[in-house]
Amino acid sequence: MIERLQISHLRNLTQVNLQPAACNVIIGANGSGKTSLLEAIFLLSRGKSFRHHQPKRYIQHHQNMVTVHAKLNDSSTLAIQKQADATTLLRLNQTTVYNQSILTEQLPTLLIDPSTMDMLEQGSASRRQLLDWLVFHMKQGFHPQWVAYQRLLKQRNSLLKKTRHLTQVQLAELKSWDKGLSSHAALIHHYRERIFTEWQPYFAESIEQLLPSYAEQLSLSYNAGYDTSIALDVQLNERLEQDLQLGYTRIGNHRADVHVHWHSDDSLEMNNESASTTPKNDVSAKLPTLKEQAANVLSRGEKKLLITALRLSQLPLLLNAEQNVDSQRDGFNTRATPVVLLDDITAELDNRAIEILLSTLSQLPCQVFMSSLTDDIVPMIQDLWSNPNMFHVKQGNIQPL
Ligand SMILES: Nc1ncnc2c1ncn2[C@@H]1O[C@H](COP(=O)(O)OP(=O)(O)OP(=O)(O)O)[C@@H](O)[C@H]1O
Repeated sequence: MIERLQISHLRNLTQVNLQPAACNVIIGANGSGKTSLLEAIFLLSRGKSFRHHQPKRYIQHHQNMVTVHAKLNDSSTLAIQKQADATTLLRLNQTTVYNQSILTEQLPTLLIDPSTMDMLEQGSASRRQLLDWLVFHMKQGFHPQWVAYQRLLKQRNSLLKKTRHLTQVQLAELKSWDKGLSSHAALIHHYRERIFTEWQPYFAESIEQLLPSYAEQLSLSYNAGYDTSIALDVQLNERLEQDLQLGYTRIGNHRADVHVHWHSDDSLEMNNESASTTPKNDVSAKLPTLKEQAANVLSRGEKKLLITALRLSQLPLLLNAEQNVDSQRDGFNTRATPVVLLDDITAELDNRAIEILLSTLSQLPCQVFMSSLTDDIVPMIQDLWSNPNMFHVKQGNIQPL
């Protein structure tokens, strides 16, 4: 849990020095700096902003760098310094570290914000990241595999981009990369599939709470991004000509996806088996007639609830798993308290949903930072948490209420 937070030169936050509690509410008008505060915590954890990729966008105008520093309740300290050209300095306990994942492990952050509300309609990246957030924190072996896979994929794609006709030497090189990709791919899929299976009952429980009328009709499926019954290098070899024409690699873990399906009640009965064993890895599997992407059926408000359920269901899974597993044996990555960032929740969810979301969070051992335009949610917060911290932000100046 973050006990002290210091921010320098992030957007309109010139100097911030806070002592957060388990629950923190940041109230302020539009443009006051609420989201920037959440952005700072996210930046420290992930090394990037959830709003802009380029640091010069979030570094305060006329400044060279942004700095975020946190002291956690176990006395460890984390810091990030980011310059406009993206040069990054990371420190853990006053020692420079060279991998963002080291800070991510110490400070797992889960973000629920208006921009993630389009996740169902967007490309697969944000849904894949949703699953990978869990896999990263629950399976220590996952991240190195993913980094190695990405490195090989990048090399492969740059070769495919460069030429449409490979020389013998290039072909031999590509085949050796494909072998490497294939072995990383099998492990990445193994980790993802395991965590996906564990996640499903938690998701069902969240849907039961947030969208009870759909409890019987929504299900998740995981698509590995390639046919996992055949080694990836064999499939890459078969598709090489097409990949050369396209200039990139079309199949693999980087194309994995998580889908939310809606099925009508009768289709559930008729297709009970196929509904529960959704097209796991088969990229080309056809969905049954009475089953389709939930995004095509649900209203905008219902989609927001569904996305909230997807996110919210991850926390009890992570926290239960932390308590239950033998961390050495299971290679658990996270021992730290998750930090939940809720940006502008009252704008996205109705009162009933906010109440469910907040009461669920208040029962979990996590730290919450939430922003709100008004103080309407304060009574609810005071009912749920014993000593919440309320802050007011005005033109980048954050004061306790
Ligand atoms: N690089 C920058 N340097 C200085 N100020 C910036 C920079 N980028 C954005 N700002 C300003 O920072 C302010 C804070 O924005 P932020 O998005 O944090 O506000 P907010 O309180 O979350 O607002 P809203 O409720 O409208 O979402 C805005 O007024 C914006 O114009």
